[in-house]
Amino acid sequence: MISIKGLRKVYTSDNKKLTAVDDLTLDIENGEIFGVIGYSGAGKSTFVRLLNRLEEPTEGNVIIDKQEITSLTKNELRSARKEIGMIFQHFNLLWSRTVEDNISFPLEIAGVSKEKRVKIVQELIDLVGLSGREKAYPSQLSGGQKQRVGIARALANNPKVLLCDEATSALDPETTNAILDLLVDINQKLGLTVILITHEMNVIRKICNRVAVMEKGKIVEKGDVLDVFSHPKQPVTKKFVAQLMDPGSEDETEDIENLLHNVNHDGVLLRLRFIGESTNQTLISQLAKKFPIDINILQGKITQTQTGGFGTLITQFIGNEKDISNAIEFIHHETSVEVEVIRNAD
Ligand SMILES: Nc1ncnc2c1ncn2[C@@H]1O[C@H](COP(=O)(O)OP(=O)(O)OP(=O)(O)O)[C@@H](O)[C@H]1O
Repeated sequence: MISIKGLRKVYTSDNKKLTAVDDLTLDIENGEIFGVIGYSGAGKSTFVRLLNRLEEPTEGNVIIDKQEITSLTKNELRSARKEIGMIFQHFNLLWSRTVEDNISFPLEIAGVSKEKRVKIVQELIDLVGLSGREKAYPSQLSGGQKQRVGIARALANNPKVLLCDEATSALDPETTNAILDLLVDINQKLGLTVILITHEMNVIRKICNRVAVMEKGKIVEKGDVLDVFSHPKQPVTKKFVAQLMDPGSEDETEDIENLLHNVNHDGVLLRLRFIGESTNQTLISQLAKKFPIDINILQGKITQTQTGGFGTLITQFIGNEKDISNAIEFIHHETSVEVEVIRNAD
């Protein structure tokens, strides 16, 4: 387990103090894919760099598998870092070395014999899907291939933890998906703990088990991805969810105002909130069969996470008052869908 307690980083520049990470406390389980999401300046990069002491903390402790990273001497830290691989947004490859020599580099530093290095490098090249590109230089590779080299290099010393600092932010959506699939594959095959920081909701949604939302150096919300994003509490979390549900708009209130303005005043406007298993229910067709009402779907999106789907539909139920009220009662009592009346019939 990774245990982070009271972690703080204060930068001083031009005689001004800036607290980039502020009293951060967090436990991360072995083998999980843990995401940290936040907007630019939230302190994510600083946080992840404190874990392997690429940045020295001002205060607090980081304990990885019972070893207190924050109290190690420089020599001890060098050896402990073998257990903590890291990948970066801009890959940080050595441009004058080939793919295989980049991957071999940390093994050379660790004093691994040539024979062993060749074997490990070939295994890693196969694992990350770069067979045939062993002799290529980074400049001859696509962004996705460069990140594959970065991942193989980070895995060379057989770490227990992989830190990912905006690892897909420089990649297009398709390549991002391929790299995320690779991270899941590695997490499962090697039982590696993955900690990734990102500003992209899609990254969290696709591969993370748990998430922490960061703002102004603090974790403002954390938990299972589905729980956190199906019931966001903090404004920043709500903004991220809105981004995922409707990438064109981050302001649901404004959307609903527009809907209320534009939709005719027949019937009742309802927000149906689907979470987890409820996303599999055939709710709309059941309602249409059971009650003599018309259902108009005005807006909506359901999205999937590692532990289930969530989303909302804004609907208009048209019919007589009693039938609509019975349909709402049915949703309340017979299903796990949450229902909220946005506007009653005039
Ligand atoms: N070496 C440094 N010296 C002074 N201030 C710094 C340093 N590194 C980061 N900061 C400041 O700390 C705050 C957090 O930065 P950090 O890079 O950790 O945020 P972030 O969430 O990763 O954002 P981004 O994705 O834009 O990098 C910012 O206000 C930044 O200007």
